[in-house]
Amino acid sequence: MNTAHKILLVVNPISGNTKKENIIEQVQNEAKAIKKQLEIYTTKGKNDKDNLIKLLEKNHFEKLIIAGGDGTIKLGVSAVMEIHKNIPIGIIPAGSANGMAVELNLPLDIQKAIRHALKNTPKPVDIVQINGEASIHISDIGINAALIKNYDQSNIRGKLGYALQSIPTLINFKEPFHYKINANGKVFSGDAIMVAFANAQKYGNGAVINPQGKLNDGKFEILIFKSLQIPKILETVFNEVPIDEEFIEIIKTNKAVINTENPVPLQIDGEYGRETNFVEISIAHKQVQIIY
Ligand SMILES: Nc1ncnc2c1ncn2[C@@H]1O[C@H](COP(=O)(O)OP(=O)(O)OP(=O)(O)O)[C@@H](O)[C@H]1O
Repeated sequence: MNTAHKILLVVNPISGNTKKENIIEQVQNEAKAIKKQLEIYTTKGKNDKDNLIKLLEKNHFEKLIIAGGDGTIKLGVSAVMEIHKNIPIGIIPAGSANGMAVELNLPLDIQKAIRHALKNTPKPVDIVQINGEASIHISDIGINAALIKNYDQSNIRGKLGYALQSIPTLINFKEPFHYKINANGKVFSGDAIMVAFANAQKYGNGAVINPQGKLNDGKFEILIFKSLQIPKILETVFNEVPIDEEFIEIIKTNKAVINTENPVPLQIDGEYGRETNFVEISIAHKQVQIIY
């Protein structure tokens, strides 16, 4: 089969707690209108990366369109990076927070986002590699990762689930933790309640956590939120309050190794990983083509 004009739509059926039939139908209609063949992969929540890699290796898709949240975008990015085919990735924001779509100023209206993804040209974006895993947006160790862990374990998706998990997590979180960061030939150490690794500037709610973030400068930022600043951190993460740089330390670099005294929760792009006391980070400069 000639697949030269074929597009792969990856749909996450559970992201953002919304049904995706309408999105699929709209993409089918828009693709038909511009005479593109469409193949659809619906994520299963298991073995998706392997399935996607097989599909991408077997076919010659000219574009990958992701309908889901940051976790689904990360899935598509990881698969494309692994096969070393520079397939452009378009985004239909159909997640809960849609951090990456907000970061890229993509239309949040589904119809507009579909047209944007189908018609526009891609730009190269850096990918942060955290312990060998791709991070497209914002990842962190500490209190926010603990919140996400408890949110993942609850059965309530969406913003409400996240909010409901906040209070018990904050009460139970053993803070602060001791960190040692090797970056730019220096050692930084101290106590923190959260250390974030960000390529992007803002969380999905629009809160700017990393004003220096640039998606294609070959660098990422390490943001150290010191202890005793819990109200400041929550204000930053939950509200659209610009960060107060006096309360956090920012290290701009292209690689770093972080050790913590005790294991702490790690989250990558809103997906809980596991507890760890070692994080190795590097940047894959302009490795992925995103349509924005
Ligand atoms: N069919 C499925 N059943 C259950 N879980 C799934 C399925 N498909 C994907 N998942 C899970 O969905 C998660 C990714 O969701 P995603 O991050 O895209 O949406 P979200 O969390 O609602 O939005 P956001 O990240 O923008 O807040 C992954 O943990 C993945 O394992």
